[in-house]
Amino acid sequence: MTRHRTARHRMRRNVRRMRRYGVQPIASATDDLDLAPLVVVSLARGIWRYRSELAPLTLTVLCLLAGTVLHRFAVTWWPTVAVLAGGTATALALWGRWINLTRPIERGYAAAVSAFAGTWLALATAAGPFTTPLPATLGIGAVALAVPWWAHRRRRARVRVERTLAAWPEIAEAVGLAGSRVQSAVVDLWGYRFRLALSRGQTVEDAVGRTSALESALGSRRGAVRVQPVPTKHANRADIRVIETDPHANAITWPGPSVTSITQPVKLGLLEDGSPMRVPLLRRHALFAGMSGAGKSGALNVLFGDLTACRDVIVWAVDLKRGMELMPWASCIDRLATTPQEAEALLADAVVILDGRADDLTRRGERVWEPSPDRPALLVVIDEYAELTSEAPRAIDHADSIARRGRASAVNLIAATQRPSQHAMGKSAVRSQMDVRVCFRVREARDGDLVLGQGMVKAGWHPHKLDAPGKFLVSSPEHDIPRRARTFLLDDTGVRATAERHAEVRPPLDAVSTLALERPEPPPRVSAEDTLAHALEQASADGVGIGDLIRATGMRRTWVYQRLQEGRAEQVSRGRWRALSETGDP
Ligand SMILES: Nc1ncnc2c1ncn2[C@@H]1O[C@H](COP(=O)(O)OP(=O)(O)OP(=O)(O)O)[C@@H](O)[C@H]1O
Repeated sequence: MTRHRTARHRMRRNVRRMRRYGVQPIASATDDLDLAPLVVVSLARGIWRYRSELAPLTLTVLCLLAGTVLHRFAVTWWPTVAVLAGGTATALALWGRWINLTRPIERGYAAAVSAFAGTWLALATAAGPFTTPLPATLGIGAVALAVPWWAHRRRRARVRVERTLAAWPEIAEAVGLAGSRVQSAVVDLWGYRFRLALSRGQTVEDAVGRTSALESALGSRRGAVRVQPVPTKHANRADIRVIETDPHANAITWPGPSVTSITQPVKLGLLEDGSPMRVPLLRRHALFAGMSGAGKSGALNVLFGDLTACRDVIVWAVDLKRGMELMPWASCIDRLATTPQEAEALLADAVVILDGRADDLTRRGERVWEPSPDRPALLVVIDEYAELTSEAPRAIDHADSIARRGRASAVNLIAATQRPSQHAMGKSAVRSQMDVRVCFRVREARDGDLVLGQGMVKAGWHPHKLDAPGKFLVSSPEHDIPRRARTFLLDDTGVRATAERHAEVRPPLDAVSTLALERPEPPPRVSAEDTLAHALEQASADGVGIGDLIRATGMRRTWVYQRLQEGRAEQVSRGRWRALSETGDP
């Protein structure tokens, strides 16, 4: 009686399961005769679930069946079967990459299986599959070839991922992304990634906000899941990446210079999929920021390793830690400032070069300075920018000029700082002019916005979660998706050897820049504000034209209009202005 009740209970449970999976029981669930379809369904489900593990058995059975049919109905076809088998094996070995057999060993295995199966089939077609020793050969061959299949790491990973993602509807519901669907999944060396089609009204930001929940639901370790918008900018798609083996777990040794010209993007390190993180620096200002010990100096070393290999860039540097960080590169640095006074003079000279180059471009009728060994770009690297702000505040004005006007003349800034707050960067526009933001670990989430720009943390840029020195995110026109990378590591010995090697290929300063520096001392610098005020005061009763004011100050139209509207000038007629008298009367 009890046994009967237990069987019934089990059967009801199975029926409930079947309903959950959408399988309708054929007859009354309480009828013991219905156990047969249940068994069939369970068996089918088991076979389907373990189809990958059972693949060698399936192939063996198929060979036996095919051998039987061919021997019975097409015994003369055995040469054709043999030729087809040889062709397939060769094609797999040569072009297996096209069907995702990326490694040579995988292509070799696929070719071996197809050669063995094909040869056996040809023999079975000719002699019959059960003729000795064909059955034994098939059995032994199948077992021998099945072992590498069962042991293959990527296959097992793929199966595990498939099984995990088969439960996506439940996972989605549990993490608050109900209705989303998995579109595709790829297993790679470091883990797997899949593309999610979000349900109506869900956003990538919603998915980013569910990162921790996803880590728990997918059974991954903490910090292993990345949620990113897709590069095609579809608002209802998100890429989820699960990192199982951290490619950044160990330091990555610098492989040597990645560029020979500043016109090529510099390779700072590797992304989490092992591909290089390249950052173009030509005509770009860059900010390297992160807390102490996050790896900024390490990144600057990699940068120096690359830049000093280029014959079309001159590097000037400011290191107010008395040269502690950058001194090892001194032989490759055209000019190194280690005191506030030197820093101010260096940046003032960079502005002189910028102006000299701008004049030269105007004379030549060209728009931008194209770097070459004869006309190199000038990169001014400033380590610990905050020190400059506090110790050489006047240098900040020069840095500001370079940041605003340096692009066309290929005079650019690279600033490293721990926290680019308004205080650390001075009152200048330098931070807003930084086109490339390289962000290492920061202390708090809001520091991420400070480095990368407002709203970036909410959009999934989480530099506060970077968990080792040298890990970074890059925001630049080419990098608008938060992808973690780790810089290469160049140790002290490497720095010394590289600096020594590259010192021999450094270009001299070009003639235009040298001439600009040699020109007699320019008259004391008059600020644009003073020039504007002077021009307005000297204006006749008809006022002075806006074009003349732009030319005189060297500033942009918007800047001039802003100053004019500050109340110290009045408009005489359309586009013509003059100064207000002290009383405010014309
Ligand atoms: N890519 C990297 N891989 C492995 N270790 C690294 C990497 N970058 C830096 N480190 C380690 O982290 C330590 C601190 O790095 P680094 O001096 O570059 O930090 P920092 O941001 O410049 O700090 P600070 O602002 O205090 O100067 C280094 O001693 C180095 O051993």
